[in-house]
Amino acid sequence: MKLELDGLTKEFGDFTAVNHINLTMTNGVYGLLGVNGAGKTTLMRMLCTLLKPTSGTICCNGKDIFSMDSEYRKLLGYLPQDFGFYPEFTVEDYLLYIAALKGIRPVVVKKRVKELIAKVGLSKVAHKKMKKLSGGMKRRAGIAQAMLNNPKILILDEPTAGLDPNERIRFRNLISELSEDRLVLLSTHIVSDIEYIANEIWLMKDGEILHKGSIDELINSMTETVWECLVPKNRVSDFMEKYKISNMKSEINQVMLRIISHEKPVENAMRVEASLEDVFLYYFGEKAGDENAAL
Ligand SMILES: Nc1ncnc2c1ncn2[C@@H]1O[C@H](COP(=O)(O)OP(=O)(O)OP(=O)(O)O)[C@@H](O)[C@H]1O
Repeated sequence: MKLELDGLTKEFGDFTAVNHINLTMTNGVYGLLGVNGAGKTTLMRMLCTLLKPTSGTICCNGKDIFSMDSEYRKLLGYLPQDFGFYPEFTVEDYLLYIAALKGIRPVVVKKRVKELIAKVGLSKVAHKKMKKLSGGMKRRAGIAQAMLNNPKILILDEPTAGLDPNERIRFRNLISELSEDRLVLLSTHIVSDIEYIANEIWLMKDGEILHKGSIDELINSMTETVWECLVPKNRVSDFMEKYKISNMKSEINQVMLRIISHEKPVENAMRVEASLEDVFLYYFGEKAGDENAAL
């Protein structure tokens, strides 16, 4: 399976939400990482043929996906950010209903639904109403509906939104399992969701892919260094004004700061290995002293 994006652009009026993206994907897990409003959903909706690009093309194994039409959609599974889950339906009925909407052959549907319910770990609640499920369980039901047609391309838009840490781990394991022999693209703004499962990570900002690569490649793309240092509590705000702080840990009377900076921020600072969290902050973070800084 090969998806190629060539000059892909989406404009809404005079605003460019996705700006001339060129990318190639084959089987494996791709993590699309970016802050809110980066253009992730717009990009994914184009990949699902729900939105027409203003310019540029998306080809699947060499064919334009918009001219492939239903032939392409047969290959595709999609979990939108806000998926409708029919609260009064049981998990099983919900999946049977979506399978009918997708036109999956009735003779294979029951078996497929049962297999998928087991795969996403919902067998015990198969006959519970969707509204009674936890957030994580609903997401897993959402993934099951995206998998009904055994898609070769699986697109998941912020699938971990609102999940607790246990559910996130469970979810990561599920995605790894599902990614065998298919192309999975998932978007998130939470680094740990993709840190261990994505073969390639794309950093998206203002409609553009700033950088792409493995974790090591992204770490190597940083031109600044990560430092750790203990500073007195009353000096923390000075450091926040001056540097990008990727972590803070309070100790008695002092605070351990993790700082991203070209220069050694203070005499006692120790150079440490960068993580993907640091990369995220390096590309997307602001200093408290920057205009409009979120910190
Ligand atoms: N239909 C639309 N009309 C006008 N602007 C839009 C439309 N859809 C999206 N946008 C704008 O395009 C930009 C990118 O939105 P998009 O939803 O793709 O971002 P995102 O990275 O998915 O963000 P989030 O994580 O918040 O969903 C935003 O500024 C948004 O307001």
